[in-house]
Amino acid sequence: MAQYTRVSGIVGLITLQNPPVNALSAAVRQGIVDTVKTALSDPQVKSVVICGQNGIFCGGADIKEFGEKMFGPPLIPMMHAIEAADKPVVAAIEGSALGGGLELALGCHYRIAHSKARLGLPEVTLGLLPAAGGSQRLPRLIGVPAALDLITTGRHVTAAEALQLGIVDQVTDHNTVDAAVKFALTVAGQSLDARRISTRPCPQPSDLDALFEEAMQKVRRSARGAIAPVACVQAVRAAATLPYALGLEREKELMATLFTSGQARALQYIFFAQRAVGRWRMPSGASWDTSKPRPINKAAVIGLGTMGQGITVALTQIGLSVVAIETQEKQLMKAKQAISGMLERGAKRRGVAPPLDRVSYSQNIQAVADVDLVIEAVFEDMGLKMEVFQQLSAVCKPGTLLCTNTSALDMDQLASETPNPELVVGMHFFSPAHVMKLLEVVYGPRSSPQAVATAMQLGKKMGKASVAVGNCTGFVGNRMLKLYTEQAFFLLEEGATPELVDEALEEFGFPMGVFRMSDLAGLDVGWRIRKSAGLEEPIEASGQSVRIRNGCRYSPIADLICEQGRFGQKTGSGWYQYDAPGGRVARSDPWLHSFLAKYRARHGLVARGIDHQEVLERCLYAMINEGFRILEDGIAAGPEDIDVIYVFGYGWPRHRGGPMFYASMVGLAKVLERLEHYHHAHPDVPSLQPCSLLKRLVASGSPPVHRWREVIKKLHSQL
Ligand SMILES: CCCCCCCCCCCCC/C=C/C(=O)SCCNC(=O)CCNC(=O)[C@H](O)C(C)(C)COP(=O)(O)OP(=O)(O)OC[C@H]1O[C@@H](n2cnc3c(N)ncnc32)[C@H](O)[C@@H]1OP(=O)(O)O
Repeated sequence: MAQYTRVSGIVGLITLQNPPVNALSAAVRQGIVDTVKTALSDPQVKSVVICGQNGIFCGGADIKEFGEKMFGPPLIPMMHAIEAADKPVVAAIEGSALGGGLELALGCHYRIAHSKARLGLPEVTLGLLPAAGGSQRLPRLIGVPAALDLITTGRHVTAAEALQLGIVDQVTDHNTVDAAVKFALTVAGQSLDARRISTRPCPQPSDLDALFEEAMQKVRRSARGAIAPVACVQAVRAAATLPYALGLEREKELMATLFTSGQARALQYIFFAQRAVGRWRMPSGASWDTSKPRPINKAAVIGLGTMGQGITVALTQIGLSVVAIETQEKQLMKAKQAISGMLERGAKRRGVAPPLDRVSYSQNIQAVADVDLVIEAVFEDMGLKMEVFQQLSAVCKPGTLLCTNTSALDMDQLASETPNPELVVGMHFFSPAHVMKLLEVVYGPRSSPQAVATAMQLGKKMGKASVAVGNCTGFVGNRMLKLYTEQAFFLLEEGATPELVDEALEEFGFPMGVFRMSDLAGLDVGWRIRKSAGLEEPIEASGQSVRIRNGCRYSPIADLICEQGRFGQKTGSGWYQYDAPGGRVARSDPWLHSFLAKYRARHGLVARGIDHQEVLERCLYAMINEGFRILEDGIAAGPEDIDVIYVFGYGWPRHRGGPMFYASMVGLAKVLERLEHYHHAHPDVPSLQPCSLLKRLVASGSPPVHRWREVIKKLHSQL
């Protein structure tokens, strides 16, 4: 709703009231319509100020209403009534003015922002466009290039940038509503002709066609397959080429195609999923709202390889003092240089001084004696990690949280090396750790809720989507990834090429296919893990096929590639060839094709035609099936956890909402049928055998993804 009061005798003050972000729900829209009418019809009132309660102007349209039949006054006539008013209307922007919130402000005649406010049109990130006139007003106000940038990326700008761009008229460090009321008093009675943005002509750039062509190419490159950024470019083009009323019609038409699209549903699902994972719950019942995190002022990072360096930077950037430990002097010096460089570049981007003095370096583990939390990031070797944990237990002050940055090892085994296993959790960062937006917080049966709460809070402070998951091999992300890559290897055996597989996955929306991605990450990493799991032992000599391990189908192709010293980009060849070691441009490799042909001949395999659909079904459904097993095992609490992990850490296309949401969009019955089909064709591949949770969901009528938890709960209560 909206509250109306009169201040300073002649200013009507309208306050939006819809906590927590004053979203434009039906009640708020009705409130605005009513209060604007009251203000305009009050002869005492000479000007009007619109603000939001609790320090936030408005977070935009109410996203929760999008999935339902919409009631209440529509936004566009509401904005027009404000813009057409014969009394000046001033928006007082504190906190955020986003989406419909900024569009409301653009309908006002003046905008005053607090210096800490953020403004933007993030509709594109929800699969939409600014369809309350925003795509038509913003280009008229700030010009086509700047409007294209803001509308197609959805980025938020600071008040200072908004002032520079001409979005706001004034920025204040003081009380924004007071400043807006003062401003409203000064403009009362002045002509508003030049202040109605919709009546202004759109500034015309010199080469309109080239500008829009370039913008279109850019959005198609950066958001492969996403339809909203394309519609945003089209809407801005309408602003630049059509009169306002016709542009508005075009905006409406484009919005109609987006509004009910699967992509909009997926993106809005991810918006809420990202927030839902913060409300974590452990199987013991402990949860985010009952577990208090411990204060962390000083942390340590042990092991300064690439991961340790990134973690040190991420911790330092949130204001912690960090002790960075590396036993090898040469590596310590190298790491110090790299960390300082990253901190300097980060500080330059933010226009602040680099916090170099917050990091201290040491070769001696005793230096961690007074820290509140340690993150171990040594080489992925259980023996070594155990040794480090034993040393930490002896050195650290009582109560220090011990975190391991393992990507797959058993964190509970590590916890058992310490006298206080309740203080141990996994913090699985993704490389580069100061850039990547995902953190898996892994708890074991003995991890305390407080340790989990502390790691989750630290992740949030570092700006990461943090997801609490149970302990198992590979946790959630890598456990599912293993089956995705396994299918890709099987497809090579059956006749596919890395190019074909990658093409199918990239067309689906992944930034890189599985083979291109493996070349980038380094093939030796997985090889080492497979060797330590004993899966790479050549047992052909004993008469058993190298293509069988533990009674199941196994593809040794990746191991054979590694035996050739082909570790990907770093060695100049892997699944593709590169110009030189460290090269980035993947080229098709005749050696690899001939290797595949010889491999198939040696094992009596006949190459068959494989199409993109089979690649997608085999790779994605195998991974999704494992996702259901993870839910069944209680490793992830709900489908949102898995989806957030995949969107934020594994390049799953955001507009497809994550693997579990995707399965619900495809239809669970179809996923089940295709898995049954492929399992029938490949009975020696257990990962293709549909898991019981999937069957149960289908049997209970394939409920929508937000209702899966009920079925999972029932399943767990029956176990
Ligand atoms: C048949 C076809 C017909 C077609 C015609 C269709 C007609 C429809 C026309 C509609 C025209 C619409 C044009 C406008 C569209 C929009 O405005 S879309 C929304 C754009 N806004 C955003 O994307 C902002 C989203 N919010 C945020 O970025 C942040 O929440 C914040 C505002 C910056 C605050 O951040 P923070 O303080 O960190 O809090 P959070 O934890 O993020 O949020 C707190 C809770 O508030 C919920 N929430 C936030 N924003 C919204 C929102 N806009 N609507 C509903 N709910 C919102 C958020 O989910 C949190 O709640 P919980 O999930 O319960 O934790």
